[in-house]
Amino acid sequence: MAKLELQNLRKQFAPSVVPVKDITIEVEDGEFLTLLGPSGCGKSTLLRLIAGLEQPTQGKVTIGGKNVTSVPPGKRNISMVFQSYALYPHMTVFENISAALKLRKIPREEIEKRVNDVTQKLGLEHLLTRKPGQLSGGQRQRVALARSLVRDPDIFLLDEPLSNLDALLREQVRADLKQLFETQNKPVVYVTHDQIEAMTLSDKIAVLCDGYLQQLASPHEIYTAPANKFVAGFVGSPQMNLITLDCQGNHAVLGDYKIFLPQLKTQPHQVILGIRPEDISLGDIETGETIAGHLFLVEDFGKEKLLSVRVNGSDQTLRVMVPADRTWEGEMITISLIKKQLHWFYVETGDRLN
Ligand SMILES: Nc1ncnc2c1ncn2[C@@H]1O[C@H](COP(=O)(O)OP(=O)(O)OP(=O)(O)O)[C@@H](O)[C@H]1O
Repeated sequence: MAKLELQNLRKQFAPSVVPVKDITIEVEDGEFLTLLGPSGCGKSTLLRLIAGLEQPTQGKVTIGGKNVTSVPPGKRNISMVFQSYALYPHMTVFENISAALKLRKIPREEIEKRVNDVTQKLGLEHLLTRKPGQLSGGQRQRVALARSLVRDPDIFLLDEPLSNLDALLREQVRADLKQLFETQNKPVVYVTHDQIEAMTLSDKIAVLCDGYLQQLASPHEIYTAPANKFVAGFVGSPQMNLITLDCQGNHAVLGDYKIFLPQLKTQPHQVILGIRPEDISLGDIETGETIAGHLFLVEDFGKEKLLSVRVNGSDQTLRVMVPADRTWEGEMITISLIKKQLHWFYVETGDRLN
């Protein structure tokens, strides 16, 4: 049992540099948590606090119920995989993978068994006598993963392990990672700014911005019910349409059209409407808010087309994703916003309205 608990963690480097602000998160055994956010939002600092490479200014780190906040990194039984692989260049693959076990004076037979098991899982068994300089980027990252897995730590920490790989390799190693960690019954904390990695690998995602935890939820919930405007705009590609509208009574006004607002005790003067491009259809549909507009740009993605439409009576643009074989006539088109996929946010705070 090695449940990881972060309680009100804060890290301040200087009066105006506070990359981790009051973060509370729990990661259960076997749970895969991803820290997702833009560059500089504090992901790596939070990971380093868990590893013990940084000391928190405030708050507590607990592993398996034990407070480890002031325990040095070497005594936490944590394994960390870095984006830079951090392999020893003069050692063979076998020596790199087994180095930590040798230090722990584990018998040679046991070391060989563990290295064989893990290298088979990762398809590295034919590379054991090579040195890191004789490996490709993807193979080096697999060696770094093997070194982490073979140690049997209480917790796995991974800091952007795929970011040095090209797009194709990223996909392959991502699938390997998913399979590997599905069979591990340990907490995993994974840092990335790549939302596809976060969505495909995680049980839970913690979205961070400017040191604050914006939302902690399953990938599905983050996508379908973003807690605020930041999460709505950060997760999803192409990005969710987010437009600021004036309110009139229980409606929001979009050009020549009025869209029903959710019922609230006090109506705001303005709101932000969010809708994903794939949640807008071409033409009239019964379950949609139908509006007309001027189609002024078509971007071809191969499988789909992304249309940019200026709404009649306004200068607001909505982007609409349609299947590549969908056709239309002329530049004046009708689109429908699927009612149950509308998201509403407060202008002042960015928080979700309902
Ligand atoms: N040792 C340090 N001393 C002072 N400031 C630091 C230190 N480490 C990190 N920072 C600052 O803290 C902020 C967050 O950095 P961090 O590396 O945690 O972000 P990140 O989300 O991991 O970014 P990236 O995706 O670019 O790696 C940055 O502004 C960074 O400059």
